Order: sequence, then C-alpha cells, then structure tokens
Amino acid sequence: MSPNLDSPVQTQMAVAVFKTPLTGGNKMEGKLQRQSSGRRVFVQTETGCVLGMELDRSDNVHTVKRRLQIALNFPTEESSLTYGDMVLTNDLSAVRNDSPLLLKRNFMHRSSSTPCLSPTGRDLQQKDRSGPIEILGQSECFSVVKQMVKDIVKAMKLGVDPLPVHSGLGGAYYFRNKKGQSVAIVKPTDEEPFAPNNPKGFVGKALGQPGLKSSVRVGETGFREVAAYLLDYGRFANVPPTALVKITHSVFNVNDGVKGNKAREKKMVVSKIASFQKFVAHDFDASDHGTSSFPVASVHRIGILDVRIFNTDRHGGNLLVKKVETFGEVELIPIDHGLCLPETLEDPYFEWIHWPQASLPFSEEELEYIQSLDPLKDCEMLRRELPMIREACLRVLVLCTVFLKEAASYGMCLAEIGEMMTREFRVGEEEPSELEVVCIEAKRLVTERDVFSPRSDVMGGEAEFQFDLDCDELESVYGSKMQVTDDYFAKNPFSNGRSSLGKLEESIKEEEDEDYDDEEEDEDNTENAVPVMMTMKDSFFSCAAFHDKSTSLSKLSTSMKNTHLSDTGRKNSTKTLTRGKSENTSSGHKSANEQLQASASFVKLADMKEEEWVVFLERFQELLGPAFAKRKTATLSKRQRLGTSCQF
Ligand SMILES: Nc1ncnc2c1ncn2[C@@H]1O[C@H](COP(=O)(O)OP(=O)(O)OP(=O)(O)O)[C@@H](O)[C@H]1O
Repeated sequence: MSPNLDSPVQTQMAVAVFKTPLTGGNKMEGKLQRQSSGRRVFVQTETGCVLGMELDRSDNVHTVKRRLQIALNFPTEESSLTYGDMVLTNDLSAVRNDSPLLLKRNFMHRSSSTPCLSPTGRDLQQKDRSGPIEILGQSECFSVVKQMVKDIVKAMKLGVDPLPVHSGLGGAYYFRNKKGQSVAIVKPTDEEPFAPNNPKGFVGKALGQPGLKSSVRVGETGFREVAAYLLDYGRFANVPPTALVKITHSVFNVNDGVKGNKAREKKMVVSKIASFQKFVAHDFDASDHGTSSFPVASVHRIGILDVRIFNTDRHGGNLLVKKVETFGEVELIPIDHGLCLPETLEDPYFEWIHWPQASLPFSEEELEYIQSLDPLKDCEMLRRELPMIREACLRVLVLCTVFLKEAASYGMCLAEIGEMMTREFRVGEEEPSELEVVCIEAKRLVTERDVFSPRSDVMGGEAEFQFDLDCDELESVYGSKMQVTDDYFAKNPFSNGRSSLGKLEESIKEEEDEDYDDEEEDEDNTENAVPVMMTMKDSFFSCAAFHDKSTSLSKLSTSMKNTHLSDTGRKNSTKTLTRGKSENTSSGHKSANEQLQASASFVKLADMKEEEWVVFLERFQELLGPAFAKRKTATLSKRQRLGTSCQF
C-alpha cells in the first residue's frame, strides 16, 4: 500500500464512492442517522480529505484507523488521530457527537505536494451517510443556519451552483438559493491561506501547522469564525450567524501534487469541513468609505468583541457596511473572525483604534454588557459547542475578557484598551504591548512564588526581570498539555464577573494574610528566608509598598496607582522581536508545535499548570491598576499636547 495520505485525488474518489452527494441527504439516511445511538464524527486528513463516520460503543482509535485505511487506501499505522489538544491513543469516549477529528502523520518531513496515487476502489465498508451539508454542533444558535442549509440544498438539487469568491486569500464560495441569491459564504478549512487546497496559490503547509498568523494553525480558522458568532451574545456586535459544516460539492478546489496548481480537468464531488456564514447584502466595506458615518455604538460593540476575542485581523475589509433607510445611517457587519482567539498573545489588529468613535466613553448599556460577561461561562459554552477548541485559545479569551472588564470599570475607553493591547513597532523591532508587559510581570511573580518560597535555599541575588525567548530550548507551549481539570473553573476566581476593585482588595488582603502566616512560620528560618522585596527590586513595578506586609490597603492602592511602568525597564528587561525574522524563519526541522511556539510570542499562557494559571490571573488582575493609571497619564498628556476634540 502506498503512503498516500496526502493524496487529494483519493479524497475525491473516496467520497464519491461513498455516496452521491446531492442525493445523500435523503430522508432515509437522515432517519438512519437519527436512529443511530452512536456518535457521528468527521475525520479529516492533513490535506483536507473528510470522511463522516458513525461510531459504535465498541469503536476505538484502532478500528477508526482501520476503516479509514480501507476507505481511503492509505496506511494509518504511522498516523495519529487528534481532537483539538488531544491526541487520541485508543479510547474515544471523550469525542463528542459531530466532532471533526484530524488524522495526522507522525513524521514531520511531509510535503503537501505528495504525488497522488489512485485508490484501489475496493469494496468500502464504511458508508458516509451524511447529507450534502451537515451542521457540526447542536446549539440553538444554529437554527437560522439550518433554514439556510435547507434552502441551499433545495437549490443545489435544482442545479444552482455556488459561485467562487474572488477576493480574499482563502477559498470561499457563495452558496445560493433557488432564486440564485447568495445565502451563505462557505470557507473550507483546507482552502485557507497556506492550506493544501488553497485555490489562490497560497499553499505549502499541512493542516495543523502554523498558518498566516503563526498563533493560528492552518485549518483552524473555521471554528474561530463560529466561536466569534457564539460569543456574540444577543448579536450585540452583529456577527452573522455562522456554523461549522461538513459540506459536499464539486465546486470546491483540490490541488494536484504541484504546489498551487489546479489540475482537475473534470470536477469531482468532494467533502470539506468549512465555516458556513450567513451572507449579508452590503454596499461596501469599511476600507472603501469614510468612517465618520459609522455609529458610535456599532464601533464600540465590534471593538468590545474584538478585544474579548483578541482579533488579529480587524482590517477595514472585514467590516461590511450597509446603508440603512434613515438618512446617512449605516449598519456595520463584522466578518472574517478566523484569526481571533490565537493560541498565544501576539499583535492584534484593530482598524477602529484611531477612529474618533473609539475614543468616546462607553455608554451605560455597553458597560453593563461588559460587566455581564463571564469568561467561565464563555469557556464552558465553547467547550460544549466547539469541543475541538484548544485550551490555549480559551486562556486568551479569559485573559482578554478579564482585561476588558477591568479596563472598562477603571474608565478606559475602547481606543485606550486597544492601544494597550497593541505592540509598538520601532525600527523593524516589536516591543511587547502594555497588556503583554503586565502578563510578563504577572508570570514572573508566579514563577518567583515557586522559586523564592520562604524555605527556599536559593538566594537569587539580583532578581532581574527576565524573559527568555529562546524557543528552541523550551518545552513546546502548544504541545504541553495544560492540566485542566474539571474543577479548574470552580476554583478560578475570575469566573464571577465581580467588580475589579473588590477582587483586587480581596486578593491583596489574602496576600497580606498569607504573608503574615509565612512570616510567623519563618521566624526561626530567617537565614533561609528570601526577602520578598528583593525579588521586586528590578521589576518595572518597582513599588515597594506592593509586598510590604505592614502596608494598609488604602496606602497600597494609592502607591500602586503612583507606580510607573518604566519604559526603560520595559526595554531593558524584555527582548524585542523582529517581525520579519520571527515570521519568516524557516520551519526547518521543527515540529508544528515548535514552529507555533517560535512565533512572535513574548509571553506564553499555555505552558502554565492549572494552579499557576489561577495565581497568574490573580497577579494579572492586581497589576492592571497601575498599568491603567500609567495609560491614563499618557493619554492625558497626549491630549494636552494635541488638544483633540471629537464631535458627532
Ligand atoms: N457574511 C458575508 N456576507 C457577505 N459577504 C461576505 C461575507 N463574508 C465575506 N464576504 C465577502 O467575501 C470576501 C472574502 O471573505 P473573507 O474576508 O472572509 O475571506 P478571507 O479569504 O478570509 O479574506 P482575507 O484574505 O481578507 O482574510 C469579503 O471581502 C466579502 O466581500
């Protein structure tokens, strides 16, 4: 048998043999599916081949691989079946109904241009009974999508073909109703930029490798689009309904062995995992038009979403603009959220950051919405609806939501929040954003808590602020499993959405108590005890009061407000990143995990153990006050210099 896992031709052939797609969604099959007590999964190979299969209770990784081997005619011994962060060894009980699984080859030197070998056409044992468009997920939020699917399937049966979208870097298709009107835009995950079947020449990577943004893997933008929709509670920011689907059609692109070349003479039906988003008729996008007519509320709402999901791709083209009846009014429709929720903090992109609307204060309603956000619930919901989502992405979501809530309750406006999240870029080098600086410091405090425990023998001397970016020597951020247990969030103090000040005071109080206990305990161990102050010495939070046991709460918070985040400290104590270098570095012999990690990351969230992460979040929240104070001072002096005024 040939090692032709990457063969796209097989994909087409295998799926074609399993069923005739346009009739595959018939009533009988739907019925069969519903009657089955088992789960249905969609297995995707690294080159995008998708196969739907029903799992019995007795199924395990071995039996699934065997079926794939028969169906797709490639050896599966040297491959792993992955499910988000999980590499499935044998047991499949964690896999939920309608989940996409990825079959990855174990060796790294693969090429997405492996020559295609013909399938044997042997009698296939596993039938793919799924219909032409299957929604992956059960959320009620998908009811709108269900109706669209029905309309499209009807039109497909009548021969109304989808139309390829020419703009954008990835493969995208407008699927239409029987009147020929666009109903949905479908973006297959294996046609993303750099993915094996990208129709626009941007190919060269296998699914699961770092993509256009190094903190978002190839093939993983689809579920992010869905996450943005699901997180947009009450359609606050107006994200169009979006679902993940398994979709079968001959319009989709499959490249041959030569990079970027399309070589399919005759179109064959092929199944893909794709994002499926409601098509919204619009007049232009935000890059084509002046922004002064954009409603303040719309800008704020989209900005709030972008901050929560750490959107790295909010450029003008990703904001559709629709004229409304009322004179001069427009509606904004945010699209393309495939590059949100990266696996690590990087440089976000917020087009709205310099729009005057973003500098206006949040309204009462917006503040209420922000305060009602609960990152615990968000994570629970996303794990439920999108079980393939990586914990690293959820950590970014939690961090950003906490940041947003704290910032808003401190009185920061959207522009200030966005600026604090954005990196400075000077002479080809990137410096960490203010948000990252706070994270780096919080992480240092967590580390020091471990290293400089009261009984530690280590006398560290200069507790220099260090951040090591030498990626090669570090355990992979993404590979290292975050030991997240079920009760993690029960313990996580950041889940209740309580006001920042209360939380801050509480944790400081706890810290005082803790320190007091430590003090008592260590009275007899003074030789070994490491003075906490020492560890703070060179921190850019060089605020002596911070850990002073005798400091009263009020004194403490005043002194923290007066603390300066020193720019020199920031420069000296953190390494800068050279954008070109970090993004263009050859992947060499590194694994996909290592390559992701080697991306432009100043601070890793995913490598912390559960307990560390909880402590980290506490420290992070405590450190935000001084950071906001510093930003306020900077904004004030800038305003004084420039004398700005915004009028709407
Ligand atoms: N929900 C939608 N409704 C209507 N048109 C849409 C929608 N989503 C996308 N489009 C159109 O399709 C085009 C391509 O979509 P999109 O930007 O999401 O694709 P992409 O390949 O991810 O693009 P990019 O390279 O800019 O990241 C958009 O510029 C827009 O014109």
